[in-house]
Amino acid sequence: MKQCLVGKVAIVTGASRGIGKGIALQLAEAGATVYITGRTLLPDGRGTSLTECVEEIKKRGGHAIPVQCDHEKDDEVKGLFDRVAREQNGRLDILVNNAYSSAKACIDHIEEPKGFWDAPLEPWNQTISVGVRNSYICAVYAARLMVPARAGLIVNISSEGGLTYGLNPAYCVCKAAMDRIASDCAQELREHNVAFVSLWPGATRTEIFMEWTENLQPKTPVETAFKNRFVLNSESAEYSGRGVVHLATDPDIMVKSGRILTSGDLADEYGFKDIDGRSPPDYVRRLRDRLSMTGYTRLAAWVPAFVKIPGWMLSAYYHII
Ligand SMILES: NC(=O)c1ccc[n+]([C@@H]2O[C@H](COP(=O)([O-])OP(=O)(O)OC[C@H]3O[C@@H](n4cnc5c(N)ncnc54)[C@H](O)[C@@H]3O)[C@@H](O)[C@H]2O)c1
Repeated sequence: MKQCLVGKVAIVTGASRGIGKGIALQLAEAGATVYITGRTLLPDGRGTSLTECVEEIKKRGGHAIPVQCDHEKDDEVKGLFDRVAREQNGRLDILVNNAYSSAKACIDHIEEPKGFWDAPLEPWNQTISVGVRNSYICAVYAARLMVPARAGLIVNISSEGGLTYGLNPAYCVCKAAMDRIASDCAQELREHNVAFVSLWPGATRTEIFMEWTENLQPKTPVETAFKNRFVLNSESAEYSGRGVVHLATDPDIMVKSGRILTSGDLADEYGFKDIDGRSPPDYVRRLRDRLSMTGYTRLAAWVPAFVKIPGWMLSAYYHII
């Protein structure tokens, strides 16, 4: 996929670390000009740095433009899209809505579970403000550039939390909204040939995730299975990025518009692997991986990797339970 995106313009929100950075690296490596956003340009004590991301992209021969933008501030978000329109003659090919606040609150919730009624309200506010409201606003500004061009791809980064309870209610409400924004906006964008999908990465080795799991010492088989699922079998932060590059070059992308896709779905369909050469499990959609994760390892060994759990079945399963 080298240089398949030369001449294309992309925005990745929240790209100073984690999955956003991984996606930016892959888009830039494929030749796109990538605008990357974050609250600060320089390291800010949260382990994030847009300038480091730019340097890494430069080393790989790519081109990134860092933009300081707090996605809780509407004027800064508008400024971002105005700048891209001005500098790129109105061109925008790809928007990745990745910025997400409150990952730390999710981890705190696992380490010290609390009922939502006892938890502070701030993580809810930030989750909805950055994760949902801002993503919708970015989609509005992106669509204003893409619709006249009759081309473009918007990707919302979401997760299985959109379908079932996990981590905390704010997280799941945010992910359900991200999925629904993609599906509903895709309806209105279809006749304009602009695609909008929701992408569910699997467990991913992001900085904050590794910091948390480093000290996990499993004491029971359940805890060991948890650690295996979430750490040993996790995806690199660039795996989803490979998927986005393939989506952006797919001539039949409109067939997928409005759908939820897992990183594993994309790897299976487009035939790519993670940057370390491995094929991470897809616990959501691959029946074999799901069986093995839930302890049915012998049965799992008999199931071919291509057998997928249909979306309607997953949806019915979670809603019945
Ligand atoms: N890590 C995983 O295992 C995993 C799995 C599935 C889905 N996801 C989803 O992927 C997305 C990214 O996750 P991550 O693990 O990389 O998290 P992260 O916290 O490392 O990254 C979030 C990014 O958003 C930025 N950000 C936060 N608030 C911002 C604001 N107000 N303005 C600008 N930027 C802001 C952060 O600086 C950071 O760069 C999230 O939506 C998450 O739910 C993560």
